[in-house]
Amino acid sequence: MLLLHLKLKSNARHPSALGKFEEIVNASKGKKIVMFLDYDGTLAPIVADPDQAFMTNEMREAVFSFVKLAGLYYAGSHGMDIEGPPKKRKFKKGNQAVLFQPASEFLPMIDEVYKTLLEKTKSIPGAIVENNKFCLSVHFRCVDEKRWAALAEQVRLVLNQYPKLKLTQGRKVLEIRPTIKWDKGRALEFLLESLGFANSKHVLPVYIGDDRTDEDAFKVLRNRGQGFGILVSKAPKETNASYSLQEPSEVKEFLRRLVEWKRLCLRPHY
Ligand SMILES: O=P(O)(O)OC[C@H]1O[C@H](O[C@H]2O[C@H](CO)[C@@H](O)[C@H](O)[C@H]2O)[C@H](O)[C@@H](O)[C@@H]1O
Repeated sequence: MLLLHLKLKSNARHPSALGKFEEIVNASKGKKIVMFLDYDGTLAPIVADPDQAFMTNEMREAVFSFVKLAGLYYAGSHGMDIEGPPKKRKFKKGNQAVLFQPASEFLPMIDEVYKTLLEKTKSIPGAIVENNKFCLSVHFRCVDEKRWAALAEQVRLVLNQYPKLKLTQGRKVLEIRPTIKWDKGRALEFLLESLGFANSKHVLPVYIGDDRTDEDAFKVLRNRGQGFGILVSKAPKETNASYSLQEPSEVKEFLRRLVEWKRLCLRPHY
């Protein structure tokens, strides 16, 4: 009963982006929609093996139909690894141009911690250590729940030696990253500035994400009063997003509907 009540309350505050589709497209009339998309849990369903987290072909098509810029902008490692389309002639085809990497000085330290964590966690069945370049992820989705505390303790012991790195938690994952003032919100602002969209009344930024780290980006949009965030979650949560979608299949449906709506708007009316 309490759960149902919470769910109703949360849905009222963060209604479904599909249910409120008309409201969203009305807000975007005469504006260019600029879409920022998280990957795991947003475009690709959550799976046990992080190396097997792929988008479906339908999702890939839906995302592709959005790419109207010179190419795709990519911000990995919680926004600490920002790359954009290659500049003409300067880079070979297929190579991305590095736009901003605020934590590059941490690379040797992160590599060192990666090797130590591989060694220290190898005796815990199911633990996976992923090197995301500027951030390390220690996955415990496949670890027996009884050993979660032991794994977290191992990670904490290693990190005690590295005060310049901090530990946060995501969806069944411990994340290790530099203690710099940079997050997905700052990366979003950086991209809006770099693309010349920051103060434009003709641009509607939309950010879709599922995890705690995406809250920084939702907050930025809310504080700027420009665009809005969409949280991907089945469960009610405290969030700075304005709307919600339940799972990646709903994200795909939402993207498809937006593209279709734009196509109909641009169609000549006789
Ligand atoms: O904050 P993000 O940028 O979304 O990154 C968070 C982590 O996402 C990925 O892990 C999650 O998805 C995996 C594949 O579905 C799943 O196995 C895991 O349990 C989830 O936490 C990514 O693999 C991690 O490196 C990121 O830290």
